[in-house]
Amino acid sequence: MASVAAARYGKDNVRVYKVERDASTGVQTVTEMTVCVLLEGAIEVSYTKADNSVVVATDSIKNTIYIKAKEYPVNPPEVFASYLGTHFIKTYSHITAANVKIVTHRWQRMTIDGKPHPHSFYRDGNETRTVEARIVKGKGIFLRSGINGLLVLKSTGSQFHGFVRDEYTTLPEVWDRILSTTIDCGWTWKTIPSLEAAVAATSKFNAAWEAARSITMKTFAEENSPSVQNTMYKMCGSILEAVPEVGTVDYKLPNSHYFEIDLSWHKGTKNTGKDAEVYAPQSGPNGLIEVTVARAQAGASKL
Ligand SMILES: O=c1[nH]c(=O)c2[nH]c(=O)[nH]c2[nH]1
Repeated sequence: MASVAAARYGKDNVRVYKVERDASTGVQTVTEMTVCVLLEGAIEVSYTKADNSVVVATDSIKNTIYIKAKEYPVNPPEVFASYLGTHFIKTYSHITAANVKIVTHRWQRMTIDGKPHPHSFYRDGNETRTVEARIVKGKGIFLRSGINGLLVLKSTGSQFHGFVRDEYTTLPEVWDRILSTTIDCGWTWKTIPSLEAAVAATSKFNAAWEAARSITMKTFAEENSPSVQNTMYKMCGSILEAVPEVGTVDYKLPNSHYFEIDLSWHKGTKNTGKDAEVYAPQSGPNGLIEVTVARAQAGASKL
């Protein structure tokens, strides 16, 4: 006999745009998001017995996202995700958990003749702000906030040496290299007991995002990096220090390689080592380095 081991369903890729108009100044502020809501609960019979009486249609889930975006502020996204998820577990007695993912896309205000424009914006890159929220009946709100798709490069101030050398190794040790990666960073919040507590924490969410973003860039820029591993670990430590409400910080960083090109075949042109100026950016393969860092437990044994 087969039985359902796990199930969730809902609507993905719900694109939402919201404008706020300040009537007194004429300044408008825009938010564009892509939302996913997946519900869990006593829904097995919809799979096993074709009993749709337990199904809140995914079309209704999409409609609810629009209505809640109208009723509540969509910023910070952590609070909007909490409103949205709480709605589903409060409204439907058989729904026990709502998983809400919000990806917020960048619209930067234009500066025209040195002044912020009241209603014109531009996309300054593929960077997004993300929130994954799990709202569980009787247990609280579990949040992971993040930054995704922030592409960074430094042209010096990075090294990589001292790694394993054996019969598989061709990579030379380097004391000066290009370092480029696309930031995928997340931070999980200590469990938030209720919607009210999430609303009360409103200002902390933007402050944490600002801190994570500036720590990531400052550490990347200023540190003479011995490896991606060590640099990302330092970033995690600084974020944990800056935001006491955060329990863990994680990074997933591709190492996007830029290879030197030997041009000596052309009139003895010098383009390697200290003479390297023209490089070949690689689209793949790339390194991929991941870490999750938690606060050290007092009295925990050292491995
Ligand atoms: O920072 C790095 N970490 C690695 O693990 C690694 N491996 C590699 O080939 N280059 C690099 N760079």
